[in-house]
This record gives sequence, structure tokens and C-alpha cells, in this order.
Amino acid sequence: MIRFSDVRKTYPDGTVAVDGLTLEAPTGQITVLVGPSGCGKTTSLRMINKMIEPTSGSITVDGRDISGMNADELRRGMGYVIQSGGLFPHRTVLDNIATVPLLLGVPKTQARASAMELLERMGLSTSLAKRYPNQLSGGQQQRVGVARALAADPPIMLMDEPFSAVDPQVREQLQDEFLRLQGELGKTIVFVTHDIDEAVKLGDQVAVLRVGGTLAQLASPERLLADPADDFVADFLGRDRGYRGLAFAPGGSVPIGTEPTVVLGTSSDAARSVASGAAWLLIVDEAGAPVGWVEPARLGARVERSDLHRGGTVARASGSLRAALDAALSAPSRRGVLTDDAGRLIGTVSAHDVLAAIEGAGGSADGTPASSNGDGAP
Ligand SMILES: Nc1ncnc2c1ncn2[C@@H]1O[C@H](COP(=O)(O)OP(=O)(O)OP(=O)(O)O)[C@@H](O)[C@H]1O
Repeated sequence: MIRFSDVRKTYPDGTVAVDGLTLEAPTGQITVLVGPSGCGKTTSLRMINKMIEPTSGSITVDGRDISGMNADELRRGMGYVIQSGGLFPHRTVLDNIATVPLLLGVPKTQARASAMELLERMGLSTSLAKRYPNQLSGGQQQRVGVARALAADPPIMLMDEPFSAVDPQVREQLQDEFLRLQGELGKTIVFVTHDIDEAVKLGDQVAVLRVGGTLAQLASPERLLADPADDFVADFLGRDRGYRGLAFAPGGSVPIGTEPTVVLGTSSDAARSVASGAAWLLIVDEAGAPVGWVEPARLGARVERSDLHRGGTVARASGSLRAALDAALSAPSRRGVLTDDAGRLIGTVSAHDVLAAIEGAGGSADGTPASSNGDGAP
């Protein structure tokens, strides 16, 4: 565990970057520091690995005050990832990843073999191993930066806007892979971002800082969205807080209706008979995975891929109420398609039933169960 106790940092020009900061980053969890530009996130992070010394207060790691520790020794247990990747331009990808193990005296062949494994683990092709950083895309460089920080297998990872230099789609992929990896590795992570959506997605707990370096709120993402401590936190969280909070509500309580379906390629006569007058019919592939909706009245001879309306999102039955609601709202039929974890169709939910589940989760007074849409009618 990393613990800040009443930490203050005043730069020589008098700027108070961090003021009275007290917080704990629990072992094996992701603590996100988030806040507007200049609120002291980077300063706070760099005080953990002694790149910056606090003016007053103390920081302990697993109970040891770091002020008495040798900086090199301290950093050996801490991976550090920065926005630009911070890779050495004149070293290959593989040697970049192996930097710390090589410094620690791990034999070259062993260090490179481990680096190769990490490369794959980060979702990168081993064919990139011999390239130089400027021959990689931004997203690839960031992955290599994370791999390099992980190479010495440090128990602690300090990450300063590691995913911010890439486009939103790549960023989302990096975040998903990061969460998957953390599920396996269970590192103690302090993660800095100015993006509240990233904070809410990645953090086990989120510390919102305000300019001047004071802590506005420390809470789980769910709690933060449901109960911002003050106007500053509420404004910083932005709009749609209630809707975004549904991402943390399990969707399991929504009744799932069976949905008439036909397989791609079915004749339109058979499809129309299954639809029995309904405006929309759900289509699955041979493996039972939903592929889209069709309008039976507009089919040609058989159900073709070109007939599919693909606008609707698909939610996992094990996912959140937010995903289930979005699936219902985005489907042309207004019935949200749910699958199992392998992507096979389970059935559909209506927005009405998702809302009923939300009301129920909020503690409805009468406890009436939500009605079922079991007949699958539109
Ligand atoms: N070396 C320095 N000398 C003087 N002031 C500094 C120094 N480094 C940072 N500051 C100031 O300290 C405050 C906090 O800076 P810091 O970089 O920690 O904030 P941040 O929250 O990480 O910001 P950003 O999101 O813009 O990166 C800012 O007002 C900044 O200008």
C-alpha cells in the first residue's frame, strides 16, 4: 500500500502544487488521480518514486517511509510509464523492453526471451521486436512503454497519462487490454489522467484533485457518480452521471424474453412465417450469434447480409444495466439483444424492463417484480 500523509509540495517559485494530500493507494488495486490541468497529479505521482521531494508530510510504501530510502532501490520496485512512451529511440523494441532486467544483470538471452513474451502479452506482433520506436504507431509505442515498465515485474506501477497520445478507438483498446492484464497481474497501480471517463473506467478508486493540489473526493467510481462530494466534483464529472452510473449496475435482474429468429440465408417465406406479422425479425448466424435485424416485408428471395440493420448494440447478459439499456434503445426493434459470454443469442430485453430493474435496484417501495416480455412481441 502507498500512503500519502498530509503531503505538501511547494515549488521554489512559490507555486503550491500539492496541498495537504492524504490518501491510500491499496495493494493490488488501481487508484486514479484525476483533475483539471495543473492540479498536481504529476507532481503527486513523481513524489512516489522520489523524482520530486515533498516539502512536508510523508509518503510510505508498505509502511516504510520513502524519505529514508535510496531512490534507485525504491524505483526497482516501481514501473513508470509516461504519455509519450518515453522509449529510447536508438534501441530496438526488444531492447527497450529489456532495459531494466539488463540493468539488473539478467543475462541477455533470458532478458530478451522475457521481453518477447511481454511483447505478445501486450498484444503486439513479435515481428515488431527488431524495429526502432519511430517505426511504430503511437498505440504500439504506448504498448511497448507499458511492456517495458512491466519487464522487471515490479509490484507497483506509476502511470502518467499513458494512453492519452492516441486516438479514442486505440485508447479504448489499450484501456481494455490494460484492465485484462491487471486482472492477471494484480499490481498496485497509481494512474494519472485528466479524462474523467478514463478514471471511471479504470479506477478501483478515483481521487479527484482540484487546482491547488487539494483532494476534492476519494471514492469508488460508482460512488463518485452517484454521490459527488460538491459542485466542483459534480461539474468535473459532467453530464449523464446517472446514465453512466448504470455501467456499475449488474444487468442480471432484467427478465429476458425469447426472440423469434432465423438463420442467415433462410428463405423469405420461412422468415415471414416466423416473424408472423412483426415489423422486425432477428437474424443469427450458423453459430447462433446475432448478426442484425431485418424487416420481413422488405426481403428478397432469402435473408441476405445486405438486408441487415446493424445499428443496434449487443449486450452480454452478464454485463451492466447500461449496456442492456443501450442495446434496447439502439435496436431498430427497440428490443435489446443479449448474448452469453461466447456471443451466442440468449434473448432480448425491452427498455421498459431495464428501467423497471433500475427502479427495483434503487429500492422500489412495493418490491413488485418487473413484468416479462416473454412473448417477444414488439
Ligand atoms: N518545476 C516546477 N516549478 C514550478 N512550478 C511547477 C513545476 N512543476 C509543476 N509546477 C506547477 O505545479 C502545479 C501542478 O503541476 P502538475 O504538473 O503536477 O499538474 P498536473 O495536474 O499533472 O497537470 P497536467 O494535467 O496539466 O499535466 C502547476 O501549477 C504547475 O505549473
